[in-house]
Amino acid sequence: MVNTLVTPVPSLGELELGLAKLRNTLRPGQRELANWLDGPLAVSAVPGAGKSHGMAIGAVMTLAQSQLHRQKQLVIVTFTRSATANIKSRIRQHLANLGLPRYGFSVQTLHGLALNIAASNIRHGLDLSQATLITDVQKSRILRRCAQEWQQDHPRAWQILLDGQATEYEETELIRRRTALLSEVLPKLAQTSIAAAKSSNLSPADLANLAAGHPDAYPILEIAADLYGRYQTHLSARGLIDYDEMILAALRVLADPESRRHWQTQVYGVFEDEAQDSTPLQTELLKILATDPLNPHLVNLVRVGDPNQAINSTFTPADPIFFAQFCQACADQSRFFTMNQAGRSSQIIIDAANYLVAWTNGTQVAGPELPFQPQKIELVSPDDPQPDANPAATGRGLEIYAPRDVIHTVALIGERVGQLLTENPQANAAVLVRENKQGRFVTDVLAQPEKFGLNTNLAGLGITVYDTGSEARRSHVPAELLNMLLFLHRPHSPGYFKAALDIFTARQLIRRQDWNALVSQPELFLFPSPIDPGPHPDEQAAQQLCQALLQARLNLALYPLIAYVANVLQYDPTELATADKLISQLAQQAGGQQTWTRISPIWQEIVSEEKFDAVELGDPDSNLIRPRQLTIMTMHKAKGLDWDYVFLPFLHDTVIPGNPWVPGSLKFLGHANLEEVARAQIRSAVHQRPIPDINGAWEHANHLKAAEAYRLLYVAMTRAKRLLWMSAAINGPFSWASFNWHQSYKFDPKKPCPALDALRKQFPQSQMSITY
Ligand SMILES: Nc1ncnc2c1ncn2[C@@H]1O[C@H](COP(=O)(O)OP(=O)(O)OP(=O)(O)O)[C@@H](O)[C@H]1O
Repeated sequence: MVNTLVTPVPSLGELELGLAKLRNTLRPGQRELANWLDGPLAVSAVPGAGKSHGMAIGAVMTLAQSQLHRQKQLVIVTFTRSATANIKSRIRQHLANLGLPRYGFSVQTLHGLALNIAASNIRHGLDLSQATLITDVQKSRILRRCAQEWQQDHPRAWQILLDGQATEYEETELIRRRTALLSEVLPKLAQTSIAAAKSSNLSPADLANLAAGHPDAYPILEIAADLYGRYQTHLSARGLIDYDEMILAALRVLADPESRRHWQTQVYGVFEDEAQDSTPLQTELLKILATDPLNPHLVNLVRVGDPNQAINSTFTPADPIFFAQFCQACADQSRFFTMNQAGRSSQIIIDAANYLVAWTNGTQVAGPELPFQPQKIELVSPDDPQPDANPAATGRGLEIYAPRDVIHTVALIGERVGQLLTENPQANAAVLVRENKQGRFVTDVLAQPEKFGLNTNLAGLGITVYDTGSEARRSHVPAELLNMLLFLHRPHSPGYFKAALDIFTARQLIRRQDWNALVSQPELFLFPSPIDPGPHPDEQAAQQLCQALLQARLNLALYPLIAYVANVLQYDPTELATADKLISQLAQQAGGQQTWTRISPIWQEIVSEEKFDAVELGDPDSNLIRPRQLTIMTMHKAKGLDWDYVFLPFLHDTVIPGNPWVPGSLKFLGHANLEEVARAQIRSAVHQRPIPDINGAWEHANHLKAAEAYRLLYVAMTRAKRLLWMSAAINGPFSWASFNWHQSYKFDPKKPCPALDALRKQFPQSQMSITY
């Protein structure tokens, strides 16, 4: 075999010394990772215990000892792109310090890995020259189509759904109900059940069999199976694939003996971080990949995770019980380790996190199943290798506020951040929110201190406010503009019309409302005759926007029209720059032909294959934690990261645990949300439990959501090193979805998340008084 290690390596003695030094910096559970040679290994540890740190060093030890190279690699799998960047840079740094070559390993997200495997074998996997990844726009169009087809083929079941619990309704209500079912309820039912079924390796026929074995008052699972079958037919007819398909395709490739041998020979072993969030199918993929081709009983798989940080189980069939099963199997071979000590946070933050676990488990706020494993985070011992472990608290360490309203909340955050980051310019801070819209609100209010009556101007103090949601918004520019142009070219299509209205709503140009009745007859709204009744005042803004754009379409050539739409959508400067970049790319690829027929397929391809990079202000993943910066991001994305000061605003009971409310306009069979019912039923089947009926499934779904919301709060709280700032304003918007702070708004009294009340009682010294 050719030795590809061409970089000069340090002498054996130097290397041994370097490795020994590194090993000495490790805690007990981390040492097990560093000592790993082969076989399965599981480490379950509390937040901040040093899982990722230990895994990175474990990888370095393996690389140093096993002399891996490009044809024999250690594969490290993480959940998010930011975690990938983080671990990669840690490993590279250690390798550089040891004078070792920086190859022999790869760090990938699970999806990235699956795509590589799937694309490596055209016969069994994916031919990426033939198949393209489906976009959100294409997906929603296909799902709506499936819903229509189902409606035509199942008139009786359709009628029951259409009538719901209503006894009588008028023509306009009939139209509204029809549109709501065909454009929202059924497509969502399809989308959720397909994802749940596919990622558990259930085919449409499997789902149909499940449904047949479980006759219900209304055949939700049967409908889901039918929609799933139709969706698959449309996908293959169009040469499209979706994410779950990619994992299945990768598994198909690995089922082929030759391909499996090829991959297994290239892979020395697999390390997986955040293992509590993997689905059974993903785990299966990693197990096959980690198997020694010469000894099929040897699975070189190292998995680290924390069941209490499982925050993906209501989106996917991921469930911490699968990681728990792996841990048990490892424990039977004495290959399971736990780490309870963590050095990240000050004592009071750890106490608060531990209290949240005990309180949530003790109160049954999330149903009879315990949301958390009853584990406690402990402080590290005095001889711990981590410098400044369990640092001294800033301020009270845990501070809980009840601001007047949500704007006052941002004002308080601005003041505190201004003061802290001015006093400690090397420190960093984050505001973690439940949904992107809240992050955008915080960013907007902080950016316009005068308009919103704030005393602090962070930009004036030289403090950067970095909203990660703005990166996501920029990357949506091509798809968003494409949707608008599709509408302008086919305004009579209810689907395109609805998509355009949704974009206006998301960009806060119009108020959120139920558009279903309106989109079923676009011509009446867009091109009314003088005798038609005028639009409802709430609809006027939407009508004016649409008419202005349609007029522009008549007057402008394609590229100026795109620029005009970008202006109407009130893009910020980087979004506008992104739109300009898109126009240049379209112009280049279309070779001077500025017609819609020429441009539209090129544009669709750019969007579907993500062949376009938004204008970035640097590498988004390395921008998350910086001195003198306030990062604004969702709690979900913050997993695995930490900051000196963490702000958790808007902790209302409607946010955590959230309420299982279904808007009246989307209620068809009782109070339940059909997609949630289907998801809970599929989940029970996958976990080999009896499938609950509609009411039971709805109740179960709500318990699962509540449990996950509390785990999300736990993840968010444990990101803080020195100060954890929490608040629930006394007044806030009725719903964040309909809140538009650019127009007139009013606030309603809000109830805090029950856990926040409990923390206030438990830590009275952390209850902060505010002078209004
Ligand atoms: N042995 C160690 N020596 C020095 N620093 C350490 C050590 N172990 C962990 N740390 C530091 O402690 C912090 C938390 O570690 P890490 O992010 O690896 O924890 P984690 O268990 O992966 O956390 P989470 O579960 O919250 O993602 C990091 O800043 C890390 O650099």
